[in-house]
Amino acid sequence: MTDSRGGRAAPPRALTIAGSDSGGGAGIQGDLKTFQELGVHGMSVVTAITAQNSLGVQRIAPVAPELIEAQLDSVLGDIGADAVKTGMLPTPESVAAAAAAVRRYGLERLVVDPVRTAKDGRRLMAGEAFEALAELLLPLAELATPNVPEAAALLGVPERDIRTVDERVDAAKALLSFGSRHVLLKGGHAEGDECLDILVAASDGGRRPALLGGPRLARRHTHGTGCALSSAVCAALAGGAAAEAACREAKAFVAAAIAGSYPTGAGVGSLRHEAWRAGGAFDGRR
Ligand SMILES: Nc1ncnc2c1ncn2[C@@H]1O[C@H](COP(=O)(O)OP(=O)(O)OP(=O)(O)O)[C@@H](O)[C@H]1O
Ligand SMILES: Cc1ncc(COP(=O)(O)O)c(N)n1
Repeated sequence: MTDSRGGRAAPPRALTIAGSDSGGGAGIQGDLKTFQELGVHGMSVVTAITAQNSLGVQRIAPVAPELIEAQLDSVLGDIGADAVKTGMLPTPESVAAAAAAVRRYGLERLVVDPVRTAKDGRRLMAGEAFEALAELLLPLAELATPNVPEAAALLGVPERDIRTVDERVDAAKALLSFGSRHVLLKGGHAEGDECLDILVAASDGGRRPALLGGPRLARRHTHGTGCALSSAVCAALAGGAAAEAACREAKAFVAAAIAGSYPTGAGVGSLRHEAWRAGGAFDGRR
């Protein structure tokens, strides 16, 4: 297809508002790889610089709120976005800047990944930033993608109370009270042979949950799975998919990337973001 100026028609536009992961597997870097693999034009607003690798997060420097606002205005004032995702928002000010831009530019298709800690347990969002996210950003979201520890923190209950499928369905429903139109409660941190994500919609009060199942893959190198999932949903939403279809496609994308994951450094290695495009044909060995 060509546009009126004779160029190729532009792909859908997807924006990530997140932290930089110097190791390349999660954060901005993982999100842009995912966007590229899923055929959307990927853009980024960097909220923090992290020094991190396969062993963990060594250092974090939040980006100044004015610089976050400037990036948002540069991108959204000119290029625009068909869908947006947020990841690491290190301070309440960065949350407020993201929420203000979502409102100002009328962005409907927003995925909020309430990233709280990295795999090594290092806190990526301060407590006040997490509270600001619940108050300012979740009410604007088409979809929130908490994992079980994040769901427990939001609901103020112990993680052990969100274990069985029934408990997880109830938790997903309860999370709708924060105002997002859908909640996808991820199952990576749950137990069992199945890796079950649970999607509920505010439109029916969460009464008809969609169960997104799949085998739990025995892989060690899973750095960045949460980032890949939320950016894959964002890419599908940018292309016009409905929320459930976007979540199903994203889950398949992440499963292939985990199946093809590979070691980097001495610790937890990386997803293979290109695995889905390549037909999921990797077996996890280099
Ligand atoms: N071992 C696994 N096998 C198959 N799918 C998995 C596995 N681990 C996670 N997933 C899937 O990956 C996606 C991300 O889930 P997860 O719960 O790991 O997110 P997260 O905790 O935010 O990620 P991270 O640990 O990177 O922060 C979900 O769709 C989940 O079902
Ligand atoms: C900048 C940034 N954002 C998000 C994550 C979470 O990813 P994971 O839990 O897989 O380490 C991360 N490690 N770094």
